[in-house]
Amino acid sequence: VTQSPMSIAVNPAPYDHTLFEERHLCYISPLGRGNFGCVELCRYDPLGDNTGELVAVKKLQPNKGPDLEDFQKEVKTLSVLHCDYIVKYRGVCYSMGRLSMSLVMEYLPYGSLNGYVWTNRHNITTRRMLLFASQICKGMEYLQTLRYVHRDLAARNILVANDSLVKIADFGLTKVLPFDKEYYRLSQPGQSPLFWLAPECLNENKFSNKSDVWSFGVVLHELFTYCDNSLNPKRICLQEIGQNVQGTSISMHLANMLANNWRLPAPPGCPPKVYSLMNDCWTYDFDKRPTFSDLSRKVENMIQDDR
Ligand SMILES: N#CCCn1cc(-c2nc(Nc3ccc(C4CCNCC4)cc3)nc3c2CCN3)cn1
Repeated sequence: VTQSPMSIAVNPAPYDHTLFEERHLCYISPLGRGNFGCVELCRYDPLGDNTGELVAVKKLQPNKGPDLEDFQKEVKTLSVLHCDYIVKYRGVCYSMGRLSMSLVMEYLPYGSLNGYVWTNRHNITTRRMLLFASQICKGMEYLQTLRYVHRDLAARNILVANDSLVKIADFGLTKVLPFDKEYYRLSQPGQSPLFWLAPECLNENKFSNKSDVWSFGVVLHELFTYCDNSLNPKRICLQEIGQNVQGTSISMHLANMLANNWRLPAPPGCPPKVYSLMNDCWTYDFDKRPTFSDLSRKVENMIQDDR
């Protein structure tokens, strides 16, 4: 007996949960600016009854900064990262008939770490800061197992999920290491903010897990200054360079200072062991810097000792 066509079960196409329809993405408010896009709070509300979930949507600034191709790399990067200490990818939203796209991510209610620490500076303990630091180390440890270099580790790019959980975000500058080298050489100076960069980045555009460790040291500095803007790395470095900077560029001045062993000063009230950990991260020779697993262990030991 031949089967009638109707009796052959046809599986419906699997529903793609990572595809967000623009018509159901309801704008609520601005959240911040990433490397080359602005981030907005939206509610994805297909039922149209305000029961949909809140999401953070990063829109590509049309013809501003790097193009759609670079943004697609950022989307691709985030979509393969699965770690408790890295902001979660939700999907993409195409508009203008695929000519433009947005990156849809989990919404973290407490915002960026620098704003959070400054706002709560009167009741954040050293212990809690060290907890945040250890979570950033674990996120970075995970990232480097996939041979990614973040290249923009800074307190403004760490987001706060709740009072005891932070996540790494903004993978706009992230690069994957070549299979045969432990560093990534940029063809020309990139957009990474100078004052978080290791000497080999300033001098040779060489980025590696070890230059991310240097930046982590600067994040520790930001944390222990309670992200006080008057003490931020840029302001301290520019004060040291001196206002009337002529001729040699700021990055050359900074590179010379670091070569002469100048470093960011200890934040007021910073525990000596924490400042010594920052200086470990700021070892001039990148081969002698600790790894993120070393740092994870050292910070966790400090948390134990801090009881
Ligand atoms: N990284 C990076 C740089 C780009 N950037 C990313 C986000 C972002 N913000 C949030 N959440 C968020 C942000 C701000 C607030 C408040 C803070 C007080 N003042 C008013 C606003 C609240 C909650 N959740 C996110 C993201 C990306 C993924 N999930 C924002 N800027």
